Amino acid sequence: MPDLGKTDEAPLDPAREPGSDVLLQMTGIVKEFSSVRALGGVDLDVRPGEVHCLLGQNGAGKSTMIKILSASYVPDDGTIEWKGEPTRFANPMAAIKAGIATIYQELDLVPGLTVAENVFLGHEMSSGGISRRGATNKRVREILARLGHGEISPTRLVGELSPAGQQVVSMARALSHEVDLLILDEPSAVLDHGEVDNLFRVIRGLAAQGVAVIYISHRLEEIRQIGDRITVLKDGVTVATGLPAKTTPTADLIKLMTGRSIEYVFPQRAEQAERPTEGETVLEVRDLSLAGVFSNVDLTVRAGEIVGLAGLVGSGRTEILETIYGARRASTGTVTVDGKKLRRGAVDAAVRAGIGLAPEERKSQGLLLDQPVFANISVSSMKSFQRGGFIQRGREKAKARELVDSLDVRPRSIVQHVRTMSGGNQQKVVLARWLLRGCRVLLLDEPTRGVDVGARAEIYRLVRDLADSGVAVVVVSSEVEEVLGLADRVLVVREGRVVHEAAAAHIDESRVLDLVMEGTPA
Ligand SMILES: Nc1ncnc2c1ncn2[C@@H]1O[C@H](COP(=O)(O)OP(=O)(O)OP(=O)(O)O)[C@@H](O)[C@H]1O
Repeated sequence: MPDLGKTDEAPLDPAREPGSDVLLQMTGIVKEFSSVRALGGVDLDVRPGEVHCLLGQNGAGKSTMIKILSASYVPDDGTIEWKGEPTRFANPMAAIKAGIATIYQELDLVPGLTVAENVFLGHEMSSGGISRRGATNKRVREILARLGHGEISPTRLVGELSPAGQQVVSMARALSHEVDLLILDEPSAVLDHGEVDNLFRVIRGLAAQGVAVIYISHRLEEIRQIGDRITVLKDGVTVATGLPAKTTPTADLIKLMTGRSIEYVFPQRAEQAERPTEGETVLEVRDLSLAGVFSNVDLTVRAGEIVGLAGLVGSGRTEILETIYGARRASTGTVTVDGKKLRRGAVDAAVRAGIGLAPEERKSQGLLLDQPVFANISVSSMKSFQRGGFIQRGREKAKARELVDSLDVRPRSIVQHVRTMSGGNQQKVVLARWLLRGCRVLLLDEPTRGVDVGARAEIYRLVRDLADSGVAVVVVSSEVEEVLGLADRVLVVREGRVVHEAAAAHIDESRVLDLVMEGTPA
């Protein structure tokens, strides 16, 4: 079992030859939640030193599977062999002690504690009952340095760190134990390009030391980059296992995951070229600044147009959307919708003018977790379902059903309570709410984070359809491919300034990446 604090720095790209012996074998795993069969017979084998990718649509059962592995859930049936022995971990601590570390989508850190306190939470270093703060900080510093983040101070409060920084702390916590298997559930969702590179460097280093990694992501290009083998889940069942990550064709993976072929993930350019591009100006932003965050932003969006903002986390892209929406009060500048100037810092005025914002933090900002799907979708459009003092429930539910079908929300139920749905499906529900609301200007912040490839194609199509119906759309995304594939025009935001603007058809991915990253340390 490697001790990560003591080993030398691993090479950047070690030639990995995962062994053929089996570290973990899960066979016929079944898990039911009252009426829902989340897993109906899942198999998985993981070898030491390999990066094993788990693929599947939203709701396929990936998170349930790893919760069983980390002993948060007890399976109803099936066997788990760990290092050749049939095993049932009594509780999550037993799994951790056996060498299984899990980093969930929702990080379970305590914001009010320091980095070091979080890393050693539950297994504090002490001698004779006295906590050894100096030794703890030293050890935490070593682990953070190994993770490429020596700049994070062990004494800093975790709540003050960025999402990427918090993820590093979670990783440090996982590695503060001796670990044979590291499970990462969509780790890249909160990360920028450079940060993903760093994460991959760390993963390769660990794999080179014999640590096995289970890696969950909806981004297929990442799976190619980092994965050795792939297991695909569909509707709670393993449909393929042991596929080579580097060479299995994307079309095959998509077919396995969704049961269908998806020819075009993005709306086709040819169709876009036929669209009128000379619609009237809907949104006009002039010289907009937010002191200390961004300055002098000019942005014009016509009816039927999709404008993409590409930039790193912290570049100011999210704050630009929030300021247009009035959730932040601009220090200078104007926002005009259909020729009408909006009051600064007034969300009500923005909403009345027809601006809608689908925020990045969808879960914390607005899901009614103990309400059914249809109520979550219609909540911002109730006026349109009221007639003579009555709510037209039939129409409300029919609209919700239409969106649930077209976004492929699983389960296909409009009465399911949102709390019990998988992360990606919850996101689809919030997006459906905004798609229903019928805005003049739709501001979308990371619209496909955590959403599977099939649903992405649907979301892109719906956004394009909305634009075609005359809506002005602004999209923020960390994924340059998404910005280029979806938008007509791209603005690159760096350190609070728009540094470049181009038609999406006239700029390529590597140029946008260069512009986004310029001046950022490698
Ligand atoms: N506590 C629960 N109660 C009821 N149903 C649940 C519960 N947890 C999960 N499910 C259901 O089990 C199924 C599998 O969910 P799971 O979270 O494992 O999917 P996933 O593959 O991780 O999806 P995503 O990519 O969206 O994160 C879903 O249909 C979900 O609604």
